[in-house]
Amino acid sequence: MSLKEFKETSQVLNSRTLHLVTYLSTVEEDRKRVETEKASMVENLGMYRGQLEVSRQCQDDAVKQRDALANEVAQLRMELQQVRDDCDRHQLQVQTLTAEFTQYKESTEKSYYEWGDLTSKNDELEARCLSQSDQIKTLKDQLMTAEKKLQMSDLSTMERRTEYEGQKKQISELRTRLADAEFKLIEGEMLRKKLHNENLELKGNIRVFCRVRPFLAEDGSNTEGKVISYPTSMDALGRGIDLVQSGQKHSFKFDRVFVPDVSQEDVFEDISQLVQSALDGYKVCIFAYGQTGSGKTYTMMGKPGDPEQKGLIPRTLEQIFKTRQFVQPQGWKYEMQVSMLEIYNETIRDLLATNRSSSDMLRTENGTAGKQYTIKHDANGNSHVSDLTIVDVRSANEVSFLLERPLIAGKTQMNEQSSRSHFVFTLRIYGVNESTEQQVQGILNLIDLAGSERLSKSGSTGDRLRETQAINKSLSSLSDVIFALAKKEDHVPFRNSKLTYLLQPCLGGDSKTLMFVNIAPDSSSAGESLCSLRFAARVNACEIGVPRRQTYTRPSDSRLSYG
Ligand SMILES: Nc1ncnc2c1ncn2[C@@H]1O[C@H](COP(=O)(O)OP(=O)(O)OP(=O)(O)O)[C@@H](O)[C@H]1O
Repeated sequence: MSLKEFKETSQVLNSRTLHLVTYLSTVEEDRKRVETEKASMVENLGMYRGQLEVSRQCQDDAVKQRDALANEVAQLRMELQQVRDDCDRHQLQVQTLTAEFTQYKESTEKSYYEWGDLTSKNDELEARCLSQSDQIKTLKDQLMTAEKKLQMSDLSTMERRTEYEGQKKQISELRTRLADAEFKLIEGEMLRKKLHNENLELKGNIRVFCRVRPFLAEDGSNTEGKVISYPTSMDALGRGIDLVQSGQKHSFKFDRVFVPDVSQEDVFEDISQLVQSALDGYKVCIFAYGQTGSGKTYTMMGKPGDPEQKGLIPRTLEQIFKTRQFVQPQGWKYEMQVSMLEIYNETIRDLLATNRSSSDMLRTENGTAGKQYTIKHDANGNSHVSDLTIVDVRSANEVSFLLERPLIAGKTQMNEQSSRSHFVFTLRIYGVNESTEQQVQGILNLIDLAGSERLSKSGSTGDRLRETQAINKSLSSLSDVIFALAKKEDHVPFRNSKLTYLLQPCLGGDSKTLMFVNIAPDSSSAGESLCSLRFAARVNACEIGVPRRQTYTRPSDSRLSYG
């Protein structure tokens, strides 16, 4: 190292030493100041510690005070809640009491008014009581008087009672005698009917029932009383009819006269015995005679669709099938067959034929094709029509169905011509008793004849005239037959018309025959009614023979056939 450098370095070191000495003195001053500050701070720390201790004590006191206050607050809250609860309860009590008070107030007001009312009523009652006491007094006096009178009248009642008992005894005796007499009368009536029937059977005449239909709207304003009346004398009651025509009264008597309001059921009741006879093996024939619109169809068929107004044909069938079931336990078995025909312009039409048409009738009339429908009589005196459809029937319903068939088949034509044709319904009954081997063969003919009006009344021309002439021919043949029978002539002209030839077994001999003569009540029909009644009277007087029952004992393997 050079001196220069040495010097420069020594100068730097000297300045640094100087600087260090200065710095050391500064540090010494700082240390002294810090020492002083530290002493002061130690002094302050002691003071602060004292203060901290005091404030700690204060804080403890404050905590204690706070806890005490918190307890106090909790206590107060509880008390407050209790007070609130009490307050609510009191409020409720107050509300209840207020409501009760209002109620009491209202009822008190009401009671007050009622009380007022009751007071006035009480006053009234007291007044009434007073007046009634007076009345009671008066009544007591009257009662006394009445009791005295009663004692007197008791005596006379005793006398009357004895008298009454005597009369009661007499009445009871009379009642017994009356009942006896009534019983005898009924017995007598039954005997009379029986004898009458026997008498008729012995006489063998056709029975005639007359039925007068009610007035209809289309009869106009004529009244029944003007032309028809019914005698009320004992012997003609229910059997007589008087008709006034041109100022002259004509009286008739038949087996029965049905006035207009007699029901279908009551009419049937009178013929049900006759129907029964067919099951016993008799030939039964019921026919309705009368002018057009007099009620023949109504009597025989009734009004379709109205059970109360069912006519004789449906009722008869119902009864026959009912009886058939009833006698089954006694060993009777029946087979039945139905046929239905119509005689129109002296031509027979088969009403049960299937595929029946108007052309069928024409072909038959010409005899070129179709069926012949020839009437024949067998050895038993039964009528048979060749080619006629015969249907086996097992119930009234099956027959009802068959009865409806012609109506459905040829509605227009049939209805137009029905009043100008004779309708013949035939039920053949074959019965056999399995236990007694007895057989019966009955026939039931139910006939609705064509309208019986005369040519002058019908006013017909053309086809209608031919129809009327044909009807007249068959009906006049019927009357010719009847009159020949009545006069017991050797020759009875049954063959003069198809109708009489078909009915020959019924008219000529051993059948039970009933004729209904139907009468229209209006005065414009009086002429026709008189003709019908006259004809019916002659029929009634006509003797045709004694009805004969057709019974046989069954040969070992036979079954009756109807030809
Ligand atoms: N007893 C009765 N009760 C109530 N109505 C009746 C009675 N008799 C007949 N009539 C009514 O009188 C009308 C004529 O009767 P219905 O057709 O039976 O006469 P009809 O003699 O058969 O005539 P047609 O010869 O034209 O066949 C019908 O409307 C029928 O309902």
